[in-house]
Amino acid sequence: MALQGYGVSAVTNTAAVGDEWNNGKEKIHESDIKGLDYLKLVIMESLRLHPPLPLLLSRECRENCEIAGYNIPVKTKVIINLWKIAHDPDYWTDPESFMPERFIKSSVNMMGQDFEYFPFGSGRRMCPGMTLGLANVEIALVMLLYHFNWELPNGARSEDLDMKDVFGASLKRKNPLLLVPSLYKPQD
Ligand code: HEM
Repeated sequence: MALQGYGVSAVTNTAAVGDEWNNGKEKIHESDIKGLDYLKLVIMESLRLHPPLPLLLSRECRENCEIAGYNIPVKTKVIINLWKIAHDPDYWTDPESFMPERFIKSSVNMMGQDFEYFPFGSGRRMCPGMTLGLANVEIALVMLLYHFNWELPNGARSEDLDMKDVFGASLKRKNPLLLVPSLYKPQD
């Protein structure tokens, strides 16, 4: 199944890397995680830090309701800031850090039931193209990683990479990503 590994099943029986994401209960090395499982964690973490549709589709309130002490009248347009939720330190340890391992042993997945992480939205208007979208990201990444080695130009380090986003209906990089590929020839 296409969603296997996206916090749904495949990696959930693996022990956690590091302490803080698993309350220090178990500790393993990154090398213990198989390549494609790790790639899925990388995709999950990328969608957390840089959700392509950061404000989802707007909703309209069908009845008066009260949320966290605020009265929300019927017909109110509600915009959900998914980006903000996915960067919220109340829900994420060290939220600005790129840590794919945080999803190991976590019960959080992309199915729209976990309201700290729902890059494809939730409910009736949830993205119908989720599996196709994920498959496309996966296949492109796998091909690029299999056939090329990748380096930053001019000896730059990964810490120097500018990962700032520009907001809009869809999220984009503020500055283009510049990488230098070289052909990788696997031994026969
Ligand atoms: C990684 C890729 C993708 C991401 C992150 C993504 C994300 C989203 C999000 C967040 C929404 C709004 C959901 C909500 O408000 O609850 C949405 C809606 C939608 N997406 Fe995607 N999407 C992706 C790929 C695709 C693909 C490949 C298709 C079609 C082939 C697609 C078709 C749609 C459509 C038609 C809607 C509107 C659904 C509605 O209004 O009921 N998406 N998507």
